[in-house]
Amino acid sequence: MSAILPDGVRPLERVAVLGAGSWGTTFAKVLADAGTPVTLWARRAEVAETVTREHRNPEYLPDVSLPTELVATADADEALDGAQAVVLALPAQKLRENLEHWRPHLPDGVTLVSLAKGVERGTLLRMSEVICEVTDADADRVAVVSGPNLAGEIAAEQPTATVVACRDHERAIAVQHACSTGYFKPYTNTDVIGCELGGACKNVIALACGTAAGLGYGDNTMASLITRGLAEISRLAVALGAEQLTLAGLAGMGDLVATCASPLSRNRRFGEALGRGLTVAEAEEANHGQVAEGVKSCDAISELARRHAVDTPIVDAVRRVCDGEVSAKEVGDELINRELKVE
Ligand SMILES: NC(=O)C1=CN([C@@H]2O[C@H](COP(=O)(O)OP(=O)(O)OC[C@H]3O[C@@H](n4cnc5c(N)ncnc54)[C@H](O)[C@@H]3O)[C@@H](O)[C@H]2O)C=CC1
Ligand SMILES: O=C(CO)COP(=O)(O)O
Repeated sequence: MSAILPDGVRPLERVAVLGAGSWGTTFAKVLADAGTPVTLWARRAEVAETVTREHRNPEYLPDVSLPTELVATADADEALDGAQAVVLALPAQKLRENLEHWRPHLPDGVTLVSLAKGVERGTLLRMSEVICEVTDADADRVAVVSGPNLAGEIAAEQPTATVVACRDHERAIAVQHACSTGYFKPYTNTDVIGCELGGACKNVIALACGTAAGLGYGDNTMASLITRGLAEISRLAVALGAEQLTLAGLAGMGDLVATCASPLSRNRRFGEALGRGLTVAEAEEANHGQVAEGVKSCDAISELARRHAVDTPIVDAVRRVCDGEVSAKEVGDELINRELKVE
């Protein structure tokens, strides 16, 4: 752990990371590299075994050597034992069912940290809200980590920054210190709503950017989608109680740019496949079973915007493509030909 903690903030002596996909494994590596004792829970015993014994997770991070101190288990109770923070690193739509199962084993007063970037289908809840609903935890106990954090680059120790957001700033600082390394620089914020919506919505805009690329469009189109995408993310987030400034920061603009531009982004790649004419099912197969959260969350985000009377034309267009209502080409033309609006 890096710098001295401010008065009154206690270091996290043990952290459990539940979910050993790309981001869960990478975040566990970051914690271990920061000197924080960490246990990673993997759904499959063979993945846990390979992480602990061979220090690798070949399915998700094929070229990465994991720290030797990082231990993994397929037994969630074992991972949770003595944890002062529990990091939830599952796809957004799978969080509730798993958390219901883990709830009786969560240590009292533990800080619950969400890494997922999505909005729950049906309930339209953000991940921190799902966590509070399932565990009965006060919102002050729930933190989120969100920023321009493509797992593959971080696992390769390329420098980046992120945001740890929690209504209880001291908890945010404790998590910040637990995951500060030479290559991973967390800032803190108390705007959980802005950070979560920035992370969830940028996936949908990355799908739009990928689709445009798949259709053969260039950088002007990308820049237009990113800029207009940020405008609609900000409108929605502010309508739901976020601070505008959060959306101009790492968890808003920063993550949006990284995800929309990167060939590593699963959402952007998924969009490219749609733009090339693949169906949603074919694009899913091409993504090798890895999650493209924007596909799963776009209907919930679009509905959230409708309920709050917020105009989100790009999100709505992506939703219609993902639901198979229109082709990517048709919706692209529609967006460009939309009546010009005076702002
Ligand atoms: N990969 C990345 O670069 C980043 C991902 N995130 C977010 O983190 C969350 C997790 O993403 P990744 O780790 O990348 O996903 P992933 O697709 O790489 O891995 C998902 C993990 O969840 C497990 N899983 C899948 N279905 C499950 C179920 N029904 N029950 C229990 N476990 C299940 C899988 O076995 C796997 O370990 C997503 O919301 C994503 O948007 C956030 C920042 C960066
Ligand atoms: O959230 C991410 C980067 O910050 C990861 O994006 P993808 O899920 O599109 O790969």
